[in-house]
Amino acid sequence: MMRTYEDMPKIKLPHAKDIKISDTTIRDGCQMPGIVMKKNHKLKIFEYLHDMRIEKLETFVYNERDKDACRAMMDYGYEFPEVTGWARANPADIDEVLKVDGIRETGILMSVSDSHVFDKMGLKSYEEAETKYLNALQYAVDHGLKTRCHIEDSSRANYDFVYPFIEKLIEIDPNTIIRICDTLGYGVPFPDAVEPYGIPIVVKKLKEMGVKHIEMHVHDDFGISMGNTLAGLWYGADWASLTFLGIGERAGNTELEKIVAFLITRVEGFEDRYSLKKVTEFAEYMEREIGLRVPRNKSVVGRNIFSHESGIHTAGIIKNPFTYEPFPPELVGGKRNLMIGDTSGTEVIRIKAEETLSELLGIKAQIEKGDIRIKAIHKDIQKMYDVEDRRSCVSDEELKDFVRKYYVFQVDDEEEVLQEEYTPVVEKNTHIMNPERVPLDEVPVKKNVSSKAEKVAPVKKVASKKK
Ligand SMILES: CC(=O)SCCNC(=O)CCNC(=O)[C@H](O)C(C)(C)COP(=O)(O)OP(=O)(O)OC[C@H]1O[C@@H](n2cnc3c(N)ncnc32)[C@H](O)[C@@H]1OP(=O)(O)O
Ligand SMILES: O=C(O)CCC(=O)C(=O)O
Repeated sequence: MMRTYEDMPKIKLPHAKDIKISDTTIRDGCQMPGIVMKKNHKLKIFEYLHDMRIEKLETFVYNERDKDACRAMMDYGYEFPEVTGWARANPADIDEVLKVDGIRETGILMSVSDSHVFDKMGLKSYEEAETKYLNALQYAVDHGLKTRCHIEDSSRANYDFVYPFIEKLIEIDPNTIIRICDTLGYGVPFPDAVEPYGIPIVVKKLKEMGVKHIEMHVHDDFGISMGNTLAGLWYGADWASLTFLGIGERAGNTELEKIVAFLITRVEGFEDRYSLKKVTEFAEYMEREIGLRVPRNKSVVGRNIFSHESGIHTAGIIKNPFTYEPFPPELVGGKRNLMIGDTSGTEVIRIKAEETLSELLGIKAQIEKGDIRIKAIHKDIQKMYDVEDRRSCVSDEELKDFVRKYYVFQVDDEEEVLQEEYTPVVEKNTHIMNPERVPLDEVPVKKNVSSKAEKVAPVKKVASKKK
């Protein structure tokens, strides 16, 4: 049986225990036009990453603002995320990293595609590029830094150049991390796709060459960055470079929260490695303080991902949330939300009306699934969507009005108010304004209602009242 999250078989990711995460929200994320992170923002993000138990992050150190934030992060004294630097392939950039006490590792940008080597950098040959990059790596190693070689635009590069070049990199630093940069998102996750695009084949070949550490840094220009990152991890990469909410250049990077959610819910051995408890709060922080807009249907953190409206879904969710939720909301600090809208059926109306009635009466009310008043409310709601240009769901206030209309009566000592069981009494105004909305054929309505004393009471089993 597969009826709970625990019942689901986990994916056995080869080398799962070696996989680690390197965050680049503060580096690549900051490159996104319109994003400006002040020191306090970077520190807050650092804290959230710590809460998530992310192993590493990278940051620029080009100016005093960056350096200051970097030092402040290290002042927390946290074991993780380790704060690492970023440099272009030249000694001057590496010197900037070395100026920040406490940084023990740096990434080095090594651009390898033809347009990058010959156009962007104006170099004359692959050999010239290779020499520049090998020298930069040697310089970092000589100065005691751990290194990452960022093989920029490698999914659009000539592998007759790239593979022999990487061989030379690992000769200089056998422990260096080779970061495969799918800079324009050209990579594909298909097992038989060849270089430069085929992520599985490139990763497998690097492993065969003796590369110890491989990192995936994937952009989302074609919307398949998740697939490419996971393909890299599946075939032997041990690091994933990610940004929170996928912020970054153009279409952004692979989302940190998506990879973490995938690993901890779907992959064997990751249950307690990372935490997503504060990730919803983190997303709200980014919206509020950094000015991002998180789409409501965004995986893991979108405000709609545990909101359910349609009849079949809500009826399933009410019985067992596993039917239509990929993981429990608590996992990400989220909240389930049952909504009533144009695609809702009666079960969600029943359950919400029950809650509303309980709240109105201050007791635990119960409404049966077949209750004709629920059908009446459903009909009223359908009419609302028939005749009005309405997009929003039914609000709590509107539902309260419906519940009052069908379940609550007004007491008037001078008049006969109720005559029979289940007789709803509509408030005067509602009745006058919407006579056709009261399903007179199905639900008997007492017309002669005074608007005097207003009290609420359940109509179930209410005795006749005499003058
Ligand atoms: C794909 C990526 O995300 S790469 C990271 C992109 N991020 C950033 O650029 C943000 C940080 N950048 C900066 O602060 C600045 O660009 C700096 C400090 C790095 C350099 O500033 P400037 O010296 O004014 O150079 P500018 O920004 O105009 O141009 C970039 C330079 O980097 C060089 N460059 C590009 N790739 C590399 C590389 N792999 N190794 C060495 N130099 C490189 C370019 O050739 C260009 O130099 P050139 O004009 O002499 O040809
Ligand atoms: O530092 C890197 O990861 C390389 C530059 C980059 O961000 C990329 O290739 O997308």
